[in-house]
Parts: sequence; structure tokens; C-alpha cells
Amino acid sequence: MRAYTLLAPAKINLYLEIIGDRPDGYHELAMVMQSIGLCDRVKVRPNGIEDFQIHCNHPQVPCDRTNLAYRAAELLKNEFPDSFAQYGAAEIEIDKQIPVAAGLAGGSSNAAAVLVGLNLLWQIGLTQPELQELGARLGADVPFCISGGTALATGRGDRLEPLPDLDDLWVVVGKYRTLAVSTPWAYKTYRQEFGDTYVSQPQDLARRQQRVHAGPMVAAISHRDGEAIARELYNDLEKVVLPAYPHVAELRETFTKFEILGTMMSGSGPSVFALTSTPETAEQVRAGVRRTITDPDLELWVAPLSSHGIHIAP
Ligand SMILES: C[C@@](CO)(OP(=O)(O)O)[C@H](O)COP(=O)(O)OP(=O)(O)OC[C@H]1O[C@@H](n2ccc(N)nc2=O)[C@H](O)[C@@H]1O
Ligand SMILES: Nc1ncnc2c1ncn2[C@@H]1O[C@H](COP(=O)(O)OP(=O)(O)O)[C@@H](O)[C@H]1O
Repeated sequence: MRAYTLLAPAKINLYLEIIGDRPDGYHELAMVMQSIGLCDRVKVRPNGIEDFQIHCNHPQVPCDRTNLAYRAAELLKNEFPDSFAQYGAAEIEIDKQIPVAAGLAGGSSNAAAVLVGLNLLWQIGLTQPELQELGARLGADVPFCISGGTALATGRGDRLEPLPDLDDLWVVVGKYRTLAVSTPWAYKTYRQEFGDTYVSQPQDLARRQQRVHAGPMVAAISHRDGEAIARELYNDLEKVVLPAYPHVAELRETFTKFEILGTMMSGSGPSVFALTSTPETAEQVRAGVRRTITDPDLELWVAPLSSHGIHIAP
């Protein structure tokens, strides 16, 4: 039986607005999600034993049952016991390039890759929407990671509408290696500080989401206008993460000193990205930030925006 090697892209959030509480304890969102060309490689191959095995080259990633990739494999095993009985478990090897606990959905993308990979390996034949429905049970970002590209995401972040591709823009992503922000902490703190702005009536939620749908960010994307997109970058979670993590605020401020289109924290952070219109500018910005912030803990990557979700490695 063959093995599959999949590329699992990171995501950034070009727009993230928190609209209200949900009965399931999550938040109602309106986001624009964007894949970037910074990818983990996830190899899935039959291992001839009873249990799934996870291997990963990154010390901060657990290789046990708590790994989101393991949980994805278990989910598919439980949903398709006959396929599991026929083909057996698999070894899942994660070559980690996406920084961990960064707001770049690395774990979600690995889980998405395992769903796609085992669907192929076990010849289950699930469609992309079916895989996304399963993925939503693992985490709010997993459905987006499967399809990738540029998308408007509402609900918990798992209701997706594709937007036009933006693959002629570039990002510089910066993250302090030893800094991690807990996503539950970020949402909980936001609720404590800004919960009085939440709406809960279905018609109010729909109006706020429609406002984003018909708003300037989506229009800028439709026109593929990098400068307008940069003007509309927005993330509510910056309001709680930047004051609590001054290094992140400083990195964001440093980016503004260079020739970028715009900058924003991604998701719950602590990674910060800067948009540029060419790879050359992105490299110059990376070099400039590196000269300004000499702390070796700061890591910087350059990547294009990407129209790909999970895909088989060439
Ligand atoms: C903030 C975002 C933006 O894309 O990404 P990250 O920064 O984590 O990458 C997402 O909303 C995170 O998505 P993801 O990381 O998949 O979330 P999950 O594992 O499902 O949830 C982690 C925790 O985040 C909170 N959460 C998440 C999504 C949501 N719509 N409302 C929430 O309140 C909940 O406290 C939940 O327990
Ligand atoms: N496959 C995985 N890759 C990365 N982190 C994982 C994975 N599985 C579980 N984790 C755990 O999930 C946490 C969040 O990681 P990650 O998905 O990289 O961040 P984020 O949700 O901020 O994008 C990490 O602290 C890590 O311990």
C-alpha cells in the first residue's frame, strides 16, 4: 500500500472580528482567513500495527494522543471502523516548519492533512465538504485548513465562503521562539474586557456578519488591491494580546518602519505578519527587522500568500 506526503500550509487572519457568544462556549466570528506558502510536510504511511504513531522533529510538539494529528486519525478510525479493519493504522511523520502555538494554525493544518491523507490511504472517498464537517469536530480552524486559499469564515470560523485568490502578495512573519499565547486565554480575556459589546440576537449576528461580507476588506480582496487590503487589516484579539505581550507590540511597531503595505497580529498571536507586494521587498523587510531587533529569540520567515489548502507534495 502506498504512502502519501502532504503539504499543510499555515494560515494568517487578514480580518478577525469577534461578534458575540455562542451557546457552545465558543465565539461568533467574522474572519478573512488566508493560506500562506509556509508549510509542514505530513507523511502518512501504513505501519502494520494496531495504533497510530506520531513522529515530529519539533520539541514543543507532543507525539502522543494529544497531538491534533493523532486525534484526526482516531476520529477517522471511529467513523470508518471497516476501513480501519481493512487497511490498519498508520505512521504519521510531521516535518514541522510552521512555528508552534503562533496563531498560524499549525496543529489544525496537520490534523487537516491527516484527514486528507487517510481518506486517500484507506480509499474512503469522502468529498472535501465531508472532510470539513469531520474536521470541525477537531477544531474551528480545521475546515479552512483543508480547503485553504482566501475565505470568509463565520460561525466558529468553520462556515466558509471562498474569496478570490491573492497569490501575488507576500508576507514576512515574525515570532519569538519562546513566546506562546493560549487561544482559550485570548478569547476568555476578550470576553472579560469587551463582552458588553457582544450581540446575541440572530438578526444582530447576521447583520454584523453581512456588514463584513459587504464591507471594504472583501471589496479590496475582490479587486485584488494590496494597498486597500492592507488598510483594512483588523484583529480584535490584538486588543488583549498586545498589552499583555509588549514584545509582540514592539515587533508590530518595528514592521511599520519599513516599506510594507500593512501589518497585523495573526489570530490569537503571538506571530505578527507584514504584507508586501514583492518577494524582494519582503526579504528587505526581514533583513531590516533582523538588524533592528537583534534578540536571537525572534524568528522571521518570508512566504507568498497561497491559494492552496492541503495538497499532495510534488
Ligand atoms: C484565533 C483563531 C483565528 O483563526 O486561530 P489561532 O490563533 O488559534 O490559530 C481561531 O479562532 C482559533 O481556532 P482553533 O485554534 O482551531 O480553535 P479551537 O481549537 O476550536 O478552540 C480553542 C479555544 O478557542 C476559543 N474559541 C475558538 C474559536 C471560536 N470561534 N471561539 C472561541 O472562543 C475557545 O475557548 C476554544 O476552547
Ligand atoms: N500537530 C501539532 N502541531 C503543533 N502543535 C500541536 C500539534 N498537536 C498538538 N499541538 C499543541 O497545540 C498547541 C497549539 O499549537 P498550534 O496549532 O501550532 O497553534 P495555534 O493554534 O496558535 O496556531 C501547541 O501548544 C501544541 O502543544
